[in-house]
Amino acid sequence: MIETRELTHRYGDTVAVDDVSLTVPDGEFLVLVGANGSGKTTLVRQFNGLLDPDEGEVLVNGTPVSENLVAARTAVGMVFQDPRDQLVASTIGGDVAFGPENLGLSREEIDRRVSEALAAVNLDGREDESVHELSGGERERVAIAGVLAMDPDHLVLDEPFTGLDEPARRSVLGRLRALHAEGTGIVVVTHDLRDVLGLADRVVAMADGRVVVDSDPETALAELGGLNVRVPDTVAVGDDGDSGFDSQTARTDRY
Ligand SMILES: Nc1ncnc2c1ncn2[C@@H]1O[C@H](COP(=O)(O)OP(=O)(O)OP(=O)(O)O)[C@@H](O)[C@H]1O
Repeated sequence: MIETRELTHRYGDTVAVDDVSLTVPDGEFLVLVGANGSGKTTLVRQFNGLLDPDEGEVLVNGTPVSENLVAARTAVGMVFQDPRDQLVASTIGGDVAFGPENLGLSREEIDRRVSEALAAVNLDGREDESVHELSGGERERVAIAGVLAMDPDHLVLDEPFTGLDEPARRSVLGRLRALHAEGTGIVVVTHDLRDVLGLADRVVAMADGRVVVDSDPETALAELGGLNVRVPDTVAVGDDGDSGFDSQTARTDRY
């Protein structure tokens, strides 16, 4: 479980996250949306201590992140917007092994975790391939595998679909669906609800550093429509494809 308590983070005079208290239970698929600059990335980076709060605190599984950074980083795995920034070794297997190696696990345990993580993203048997020759979607999946090899309780992905073509997007979505079904908590930061709405247990929207919507996907859609945030032109909700939005008031497909 991730808990933020009255969390505030500033960059100089800019209050990027403003008094946010949020609880993310184990196993939940949470989608975090909001306008550009609303504070989404700043919020999730504090989930595992990549950024420190100016006020308030974050607890992971009941322990303050400030007291046990390793536990927080192990429990909350983060995949960034451009996974190229995240690949650290030259081969797929080496890259996925990097995290477990830093945990000081046995070679046997590391190899087991690497195999399982690569199987989870459909890259099994490709350990020896160079990461430099991979497509964007494959790199994304290697980055996800690298985080999965840490056996996290929560997988946090910041704009995971940016730059992916349709097959790669489908592939990553399929992996997220399977991981969620197996019990991994998923947090997706995205500007495009169409990608993930059908998978979400909960939608949280931010504006000006604050949480302004926090509800189930269907209710959230109605509430988002009343806010001055940009919404998708078309949003598939459930099976009937009815978003409840008037596409004339839904101005662009970017939040
Ligand atoms: N490193 C930084 N230095 C100064 N200001 C920053 C920095 N990072 C973010 N900000 C500012 O903090 C606010 C929140 O930014 P943040 O990136 O968290 O929002 P976001 O919702 O993730 O935006 P986007 O959808 O554009 O990625 C914005 O006003 C942004 O300009």
